[in-house]
Amino acid sequence: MHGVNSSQASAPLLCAEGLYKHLHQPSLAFWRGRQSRTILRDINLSIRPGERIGLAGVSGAGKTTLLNLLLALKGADAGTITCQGQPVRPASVRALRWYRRLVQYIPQDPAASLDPRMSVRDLIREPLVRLNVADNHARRIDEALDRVGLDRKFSSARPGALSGGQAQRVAIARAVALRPRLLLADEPLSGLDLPVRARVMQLFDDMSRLDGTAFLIISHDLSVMPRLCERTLILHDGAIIEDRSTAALFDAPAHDHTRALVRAAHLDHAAMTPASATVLHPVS
Ligand SMILES: Nc1ncnc2c1ncn2[C@@H]1O[C@H](COP(=O)(O)OP(=O)(O)OP(=O)(O)O)[C@@H](O)[C@H]1O
Repeated sequence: MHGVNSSQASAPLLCAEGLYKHLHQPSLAFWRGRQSRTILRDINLSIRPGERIGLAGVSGAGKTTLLNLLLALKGADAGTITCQGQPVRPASVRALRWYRRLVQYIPQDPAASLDPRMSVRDLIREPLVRLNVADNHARRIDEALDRVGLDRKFSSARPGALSGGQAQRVAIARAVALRPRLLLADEPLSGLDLPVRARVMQLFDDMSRLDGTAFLIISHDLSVMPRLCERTLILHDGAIIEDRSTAALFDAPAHDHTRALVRAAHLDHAAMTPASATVLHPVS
């Protein structure tokens, strides 16, 4: 049985209700003063343990802005975010420790996010120390390396000595070592070659099925969603225009905008796949 089926009855881990974000910019016409533009409107989202949800949208749709709100890096102008029933909003590092232990982020460009002076082992240890995790750090580090399939011989290597795929796995290991309940992953497969992609997908599968870790996977590319996510949200011009099972979304997109994204995903997929296997198979 898939993890999400058993988790559907459980309480949401993260809830966003009625989120709005406005951007205030000086007008080019000085007599008009500052102009306000709404970049997120009425965002409602709930993520349950073990769920893997995709958030797709073209460039400028508002994905990064929403990610920043969910990570409590920025505050919403209206609406609320709660995690396990507790309010989430920007606060001091100390006040947000509980949230950072539960909700972790995998950045889009892992190589750039890793301090080049630190060893792999120290890079994985750093969040455990910063977030005051009271456990055997050496064991957690080894466990995380094993989990992402990175040989322990790499633990003394510096990021400069790693390939892009290995750096991606170190970035994931940093998050995994905290045993988070939710991972927010920004374009987690971009720039990875096919074997490493398969490995990362398998890891996400295992974490959601075996540990009940939830995922919000952000991508401008819809073609990654059928394999990774059972539910997909489409963000368009700051609003969620679809929130459905990925299979239903691919079978019968409700909006013209989604239809165009699905068409593009099929073209991308066909370009990357042998001719005998050009049909996208949404997860059931
Ligand atoms: N600091 C800012 N100054 C000006 N405009 C901004 C700023 N932050 C966001 N925006 C605008 O808000 C909208 C949403 O941007 P956002 O970066 O969230 O989109 P996105 O979906 O993440 O795009 P991408 O995939 O290109 O990163 C865009 O129109 C963007 O130009």
